[in-house]
Amino acid sequence: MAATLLPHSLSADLEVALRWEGRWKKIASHRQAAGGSRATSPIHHPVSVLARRRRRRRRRSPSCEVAPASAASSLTVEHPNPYHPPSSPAASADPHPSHHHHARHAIRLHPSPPPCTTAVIRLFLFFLLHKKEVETGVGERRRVDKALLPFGSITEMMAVTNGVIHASSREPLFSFGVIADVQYADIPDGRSFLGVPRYYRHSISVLQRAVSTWNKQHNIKFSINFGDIIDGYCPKDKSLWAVQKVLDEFEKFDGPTYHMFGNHCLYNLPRGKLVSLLKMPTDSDRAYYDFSPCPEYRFVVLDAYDFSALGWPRDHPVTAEAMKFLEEKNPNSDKNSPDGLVGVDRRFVMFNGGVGKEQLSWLNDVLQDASARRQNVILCSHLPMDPGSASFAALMWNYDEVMAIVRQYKCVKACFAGHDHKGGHSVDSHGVHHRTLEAALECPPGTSAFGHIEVYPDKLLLVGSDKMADTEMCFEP
Ligand SMILES: Nc1ccn([C@@H]2O[C@H](COP(=O)(O)OP(=O)(O)OC[C@H](O)CO)[C@@H](O)[C@H]2O)c(=O)n1
Repeated sequence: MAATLLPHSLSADLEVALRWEGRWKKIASHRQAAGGSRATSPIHHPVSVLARRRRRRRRRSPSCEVAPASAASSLTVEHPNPYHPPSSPAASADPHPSHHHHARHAIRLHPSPPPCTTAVIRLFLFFLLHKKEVETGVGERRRVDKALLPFGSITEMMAVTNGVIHASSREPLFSFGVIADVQYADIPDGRSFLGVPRYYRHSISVLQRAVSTWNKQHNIKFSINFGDIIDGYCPKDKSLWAVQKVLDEFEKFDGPTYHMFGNHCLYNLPRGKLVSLLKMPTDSDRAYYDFSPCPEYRFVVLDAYDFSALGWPRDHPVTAEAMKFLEEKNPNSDKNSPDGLVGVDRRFVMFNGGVGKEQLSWLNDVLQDASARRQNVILCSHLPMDPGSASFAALMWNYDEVMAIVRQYKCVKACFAGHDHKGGHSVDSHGVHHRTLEAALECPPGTSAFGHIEVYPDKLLLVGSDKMADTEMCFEP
């Protein structure tokens, strides 16, 4: 066809494009033969179905709703850590604290595009090949080059062929799975201190549903587990077994999972042991790290218990310093009790913690670097960092210090957390979103709380399962 009239390099490009169309068809028919669904292929997936699904999702999605903060009730208990008495051995040092994380990669649905290199070539292809009108997935229709459709939806195609067009792309750059507070234990159902039912055995079924849903979606690049992998009521001699059981479920996910510490992890196991068990991608025994799944985004995972009275050996200087800090801030003999503390001061309880000085300085360096690279940053922490997004009693001790650093830059777009099981969402005075994720532990049998977040250049879209609310988080790119 027209390709014969083109200069050699252009016809070669055209040939590659056409060959890719054939190749995709082959992949699709192999999939079909293997019992896979032909509908998942970008060739055969009716774009309008995607559009309908997206419209439905959008209708369910509350647009940037701000949840009011609610204060926790004042309650006391006999001992700061009732799960394990003070006589239980303190955290022991781990001789092999950390290992590099070997990330497995998500199964990619679409083959990589051919090496079309110049805009001129694409322009030729655009005019030479047949045009077809398609929906972009957000209600608009465009006439597009039929030969390039095999590379994915129109917006994906635009994204791979022109970096600039990314800015207006309506397909996510990538998506990732989220789940918080699994708090698994092989014990009968119980209740929280405030009387909310907790389903210790069922929580692992929530995780199983999360993993199989993410795998079926084919486009979830990685997942983030927001801490409290097992519950403090898990018998101490079963802690390792329980953590491994939960990790085995995460292993079934077709991608890497990034973990962080929660208070319940630290009730059961020493920090060093956890860093290696959770395969945190650090080369020391630090439990904070960052990673960048694409050039436009950077994720920062904080250790919210770096400065805390939990997880460090009893004779460790941090334990002494944290106890002194609590002594000054909380007059109750039971340091887990926020009784008598007012407003955000209710956060000064033993089941919370803070980010230490070294970590603060590391955070500053990462944000500086991210700003220089013009990356959007997503902060992840077990503890919430905005009073509008959680109960005051669930906040990080020094969330104000962390946010003071964040506000020196414009790169942080959202902070995600767990810990406050009912969940919440707020947008702070600097336009940063704070989303506290609903807990898997508090899902009655048959219900779920997990989700995935679609990442765009100018927004994040949390698509949640039943108890996890959909949330659209828009920001200045
Ligand atoms: N008002 C309270 C709340 C809790 N405690 C005791 O503190 C320990 C940890 O509480 P727990 O509810 O198990 O912690 P989670 O991480 O699951 O949940 C987060 C918080 O509830 C934040 O909202 C436990 O021993 C409780 O009994 C307390 O004494 N007073």
